[in-house]
Amino acid sequence: MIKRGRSEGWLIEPITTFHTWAQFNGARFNSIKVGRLPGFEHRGSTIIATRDLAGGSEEPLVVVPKDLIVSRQNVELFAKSDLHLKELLEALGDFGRTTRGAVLIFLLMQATICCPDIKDVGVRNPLTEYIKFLPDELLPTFWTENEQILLTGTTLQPAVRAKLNSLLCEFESVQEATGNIQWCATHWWGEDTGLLTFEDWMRVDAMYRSRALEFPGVGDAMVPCVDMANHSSGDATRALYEADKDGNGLLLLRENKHVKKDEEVTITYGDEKGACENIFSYGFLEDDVESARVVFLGLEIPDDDPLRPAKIAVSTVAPGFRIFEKDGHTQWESDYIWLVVVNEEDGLDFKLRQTVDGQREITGLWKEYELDDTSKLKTYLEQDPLWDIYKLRAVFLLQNRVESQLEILREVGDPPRDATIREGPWRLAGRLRNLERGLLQKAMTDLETQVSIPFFLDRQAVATNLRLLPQLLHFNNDSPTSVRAD
Ligand SMILES: C[S@@+](CC[C@H](N)C(=O)[O-])C[C@H]1O[C@@H](n2cnc3c(N)ncnc32)[C@H](O)[C@@H]1O
Repeated sequence: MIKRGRSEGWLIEPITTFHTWAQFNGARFNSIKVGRLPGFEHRGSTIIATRDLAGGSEEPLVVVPKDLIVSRQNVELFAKSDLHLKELLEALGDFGRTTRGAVLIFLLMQATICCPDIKDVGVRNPLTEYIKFLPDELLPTFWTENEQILLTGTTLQPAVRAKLNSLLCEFESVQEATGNIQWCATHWWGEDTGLLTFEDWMRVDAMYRSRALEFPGVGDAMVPCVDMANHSSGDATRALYEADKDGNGLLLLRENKHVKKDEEVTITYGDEKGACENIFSYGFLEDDVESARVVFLGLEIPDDDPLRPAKIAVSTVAPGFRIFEKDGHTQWESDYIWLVVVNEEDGLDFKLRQTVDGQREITGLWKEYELDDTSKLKTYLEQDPLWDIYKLRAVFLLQNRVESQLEILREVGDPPRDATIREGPWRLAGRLRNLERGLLQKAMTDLETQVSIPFFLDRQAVATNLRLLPQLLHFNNDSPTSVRAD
């Protein structure tokens, strides 16, 4: 539906009319305009100064009335006067009460209202036009299969796959939940008359993902006008957003910043975000990015671990670890890895118990402590006399995992671009591979400094047979105290 609306012209407005829409709906612009910046058209529209601006002496550059903010609370307010929206939200149950569920459905509803083939559904509101100004972002969920193959060896590849799977699940649940609503059955899902496809769900997800920000007092929301600001990080960030005492959205020039006429007024989308997350959520990387900054790698519990199914069943944390840069070095963190490296002989145990509704539930135990939350395990292990051993096991596991990721990146190399691949995805994938390779190599060097293996142990044997490690080390009663895992 959205693609058709764009091509037939009923779901698209030129950005040149944005100011009129914003002003008509109560937004105020002070010495800025929204449009394309000559020479930087690939960044889409942006906020541009219409005169020299001096931080510290300017009124807010943008004021957005609070009722224009696309938040869960406002979607619920709109639903009070739009019975079709209300029945959608009710049909979605818990998902409709989340910000993401409410906003995505609201956006779909606005597209539905705009569709000339659909009559008497929904109630027009100021935001019905807003969706027409939102560009179709080329996020990696829209990359072709060949383009996604370029991500092999990067942490973006599993992230995109997982996202597509979860989008499909969401889409199917929305379809199931709304299938009995008569107008949905006809206009959304009908075999001949239905207009919605999975691609529409992907498109509203991309709008939300690339524009949502955490808005003070409201939580995640899309703030029209402020969401026209492009990103720049560090010292280059010119503006920030906040709420005034009434909850209206404000775009403010930073105190010490000056912006010349015709220059961009940028905000930050989060300087701490890594390269993978930037491409995932926004579809770009700043030109001067020199580090992947952070990577998340998945960890598998070995197939020969007899506790594998139980460990997987009780885990309450993400199955992997983060490597991140800090003060010129890499560090790592993981709540999951501790579940992987301890075993029955160490003190890990599992119990089956009956719940009040007669179901059987598995619980993990570390010695006498119940593991209802996997993140507690590290705290218990830290107090254990064998803590150094557990850290050593964890570091070996990390070294193996990082090395195998580097091996995949080496195998992938730098594939040439063929005619089926667009330049944007090709460039981004190449940059990401290089950045993540660099960070992982650095991590290998830093991990090496975190282990010191007693001379009588063969390194490979230690790495491949982690479960033997405590016995071997205690045989010599010489635990490797130089292990550092921070
Ligand atoms: C919140 S929107 C900003 C407004 C957007 N440019 C538009 O046309 O509506 C975020 C999107 O803007 C683009 N963008 C923002 N900052 C950028 C930058 N520094 N370089 C390239 N693209 C950028 C990306 O496509 C991103 O997904």
